[in-house]
Amino acid sequence: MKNILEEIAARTRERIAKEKSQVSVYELENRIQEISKTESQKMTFLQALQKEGMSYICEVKKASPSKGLIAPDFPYLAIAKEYEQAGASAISCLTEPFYFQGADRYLREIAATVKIPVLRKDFTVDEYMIYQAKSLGASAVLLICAILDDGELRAYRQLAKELGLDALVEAHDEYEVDRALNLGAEIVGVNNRDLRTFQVDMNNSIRLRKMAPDNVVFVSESGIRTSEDIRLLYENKVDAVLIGETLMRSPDKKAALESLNGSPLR
Ligand SMILES: O=C(O)c1ccccc1NCC(=O)[C@H](O)[C@H](O)COP(=O)(O)O
Repeated sequence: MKNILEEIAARTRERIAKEKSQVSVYELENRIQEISKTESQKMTFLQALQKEGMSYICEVKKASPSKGLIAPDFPYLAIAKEYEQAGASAISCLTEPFYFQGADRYLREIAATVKIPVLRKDFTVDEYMIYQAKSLGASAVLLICAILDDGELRAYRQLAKELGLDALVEAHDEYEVDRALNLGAEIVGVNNRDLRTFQVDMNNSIRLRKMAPDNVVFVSESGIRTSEDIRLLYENKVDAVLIGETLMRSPDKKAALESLNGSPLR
């Protein structure tokens, strides 16, 4: 039986095959040229996560397979602006439509509005999606070791670089962190959520942090809820956290981030 990640990846392959037949890479390249004429100079995703102290990647997410509908009311642009005003280092925007109720237009509008970099949070399974990410105004893409072989990881990271995008390379265990590091990933994310059981274990990122050299930006993803979680991760040299549900469920994002951080973010 397929696990949820394989299921999402398969569905994404079908979705992208359809989108490819509607908009060619050539058209995406033209869009990229158009937006690059008007693009304001943003800090890169990597630079944004290299600042002193804990960096916060705040997620704009309507739903997820583990939690179902998280935000029935979903003013995505207002949420992104609130994150930026609260001192987020970057935004993660879900564009996957079937399991997360995301949309490309959320990313396009958010990236055009905020000055901080935006990660396209999707299940990259084709080079085409990297052209799409750039054409939508993203600063970074997600590359998940569990659904890509080494050749694909290398090729996608290279293409992302050529297009001026950073890559968050996501791993779940020792073997995948090793693969990410062999690839030369500058940003490695470890998911605390076991995608077979949906159980969250913060110790996963704490344990795997030790494998990566200090100059690799290390991101802890999923299930982060309290200032104690943040303190523990920071003490264990985690550079950044990716937080979705906790912030999406908070009516006051600024207060929620302040409370997680133990002080205002800046
Ligand atoms: O969250 C899920 O249910 C999920 C299932 C299958 C693949 C990925 C999944 N989550 C994606 C994420 O990486 C999270 O949205 C992100 O790390 C934030 O997590 P959280 O703070 O727990 O919302």
